[in-house]
Amino acid sequence: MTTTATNIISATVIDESISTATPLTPDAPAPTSPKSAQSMHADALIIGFGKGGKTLAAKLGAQGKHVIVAEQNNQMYGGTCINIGCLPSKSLILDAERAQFSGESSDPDKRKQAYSNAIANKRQLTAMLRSKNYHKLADQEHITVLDGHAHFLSASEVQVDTAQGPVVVNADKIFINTGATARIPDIEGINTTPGVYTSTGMMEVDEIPERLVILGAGYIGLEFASMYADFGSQVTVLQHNNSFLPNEDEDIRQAIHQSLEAQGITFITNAHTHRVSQAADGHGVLLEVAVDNADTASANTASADNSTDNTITHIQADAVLIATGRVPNTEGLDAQKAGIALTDRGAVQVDDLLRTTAPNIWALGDVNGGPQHTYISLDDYRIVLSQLDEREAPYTRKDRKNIASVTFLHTPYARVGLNEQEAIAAGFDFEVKKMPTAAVPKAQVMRHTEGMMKALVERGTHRILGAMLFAAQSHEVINIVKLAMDLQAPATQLRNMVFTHPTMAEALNDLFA
Ligand SMILES: Cc1cc2nc3c(=O)[nH]c(=O)nc-3n(C[C@H](O)[C@H](O)[C@H](O)COP(=O)(O)OP(=O)(O)OC[C@H]3O[C@@H](n4cnc5c(N)ncnc54)[C@H](O)[C@@H]3O)c2cc1C
Ligand SMILES: NC(=O)c1ccc[n+]([C@@H]2O[C@H](COP(=O)([O-])OP(=O)(O)OC[C@H]3O[C@@H](n4cnc5c(N)ncnc54)[C@H](O)[C@@H]3O)[C@@H](O)[C@H]2O)c1
Repeated sequence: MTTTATNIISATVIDESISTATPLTPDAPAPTSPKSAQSMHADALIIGFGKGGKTLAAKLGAQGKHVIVAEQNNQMYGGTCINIGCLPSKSLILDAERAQFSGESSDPDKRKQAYSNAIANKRQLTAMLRSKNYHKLADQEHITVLDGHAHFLSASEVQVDTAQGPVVVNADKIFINTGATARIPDIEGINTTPGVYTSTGMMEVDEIPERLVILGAGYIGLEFASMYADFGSQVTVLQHNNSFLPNEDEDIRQAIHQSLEAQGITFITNAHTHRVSQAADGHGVLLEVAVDNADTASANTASADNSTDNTITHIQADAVLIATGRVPNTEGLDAQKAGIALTDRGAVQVDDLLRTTAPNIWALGDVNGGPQHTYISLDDYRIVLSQLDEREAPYTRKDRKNIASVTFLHTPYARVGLNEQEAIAAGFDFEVKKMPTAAVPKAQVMRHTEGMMKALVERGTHRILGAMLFAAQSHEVINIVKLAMDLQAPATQLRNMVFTHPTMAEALNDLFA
């Protein structure tokens, strides 16, 4: 298999960056030189070009404040989401669904083509967004973008190591928005075997892996499993413990598991990968996996050689994706020089206003150890801005409520609020409402009838306690439920609401009936 991208060895070295082989678009910026010499002053220094930070930079710059944004990688303007996270992965997921729907995925030649087209589409999209993001800040009169790794010298001084030499920035206020990086488990050979990737490297591989093994059944693991299965790859997911979607109700968990298995994905739980190495026949990667549960080990794994009935299994794959969590980017930040405390898990320690333990320094987004979603980083921006605006009662993390989440599977799973097991534990008296997705006319029109919908409504008050939508378009529909919950609208509001037709949203009439 050929790649134009880094495998994990260099991906680790360049800190989750996309490949330097990825060309800049014609209008994308060349690396900038600092607009002044060795030392600069700023009203606000933002370290990292992530969602919360770039939104804050644009806001402060528009207010006439002098803002410096330091970004260590000129292929990451705009941050993780647009370059190596949400948007490239959702572009690929969409193209995979189209390939599956059109039947291209079933034909080896056509799926190769569909996949390499999808990678090209993704590159075009990210290059366009990167360039737009860069210009949105760099073209503002009061904003300077410095290309270089930033690290603290003191609580008010940060050194940015640019290609033209170090620049020391003295800033009145500093905002850390450095994101997170894939966590690489301690497995023999994992850093040196070609064909082992993080999500960043994986999305740069031009040729479809016919056999893909994924370590981790979390967000990235499941989204990529579903995507590659839609492209026609044989996918095996190795989860190191016995839990599959441990925070979900049993009926939802089963429905999702069955759906992913129906896509042809094999799950092996209690699977401890001991070693990865180059396969002896030169084709891909060989994984040595110890499986605690003999039943799961004997599952029908793609290219798995269950040579003995003991717990050691060898699996050969064209590519291995590591999706075992992401750790906050605090290494190399020299946070201690500024008196910034870190948590046990290496995140920047913050209070509900996102203030660090050092004065006038805040941390936004993945780096502060909160939930890792782009919309959380954006909401962190709102928390910080409410303090800079000097509102009497700033917006805090405690005010944040009813945060929805989505796993973008072939049939997306969206959830807001409590599930059944949590509502019982919290002592609520509630009614469970359920319906199959197939009952929704629009699902029939789309020929995407898989899944189920579930909601919890408090008896007496009709308060909506939560909703779990495993259905086409649920990533959109869930936001209506969230709004109703935020506004404390009773379930009857959704039951009686006049929706347009035919839409997936109108299912809420029936779900809350
Ligand atoms: C494959 C994948 C799919 C995802 N899908 C979704 C999704 O569908 N929906 C969703 O909501 N979330 C998704 N996420 C999570 C989401 O991308 C992140 O939560 C979000 O982008 C984090 O943004 P941030 O503001 O914390 O910082 P980031 O966007 O991560 O930006 C941090 C920036 O800081 C730079 N940096 C780091 N250290 C330094 C330093 N010392 N000096 C200078 N610069 C530095 C980095 O290069 C980077 O550009 C996904 C993540 C991945 C990996
Ligand atoms: N749709 C979205 O909002 C979205 C999509 C993708 C990523 N993300 C964000 O990115 C973050 C990182 O995603 P992720 O999937 O890497 O992390 P995750 O925390 O969601 O899942 C990691 C999984 O890997 C398992 N694991 C850990 N070590 C293992 C090992 N050695 N072998 C096998 N399994 C192992 C864990 O038990 C867990 O199930 C998530 O926290 C998520 O918030 C969000």
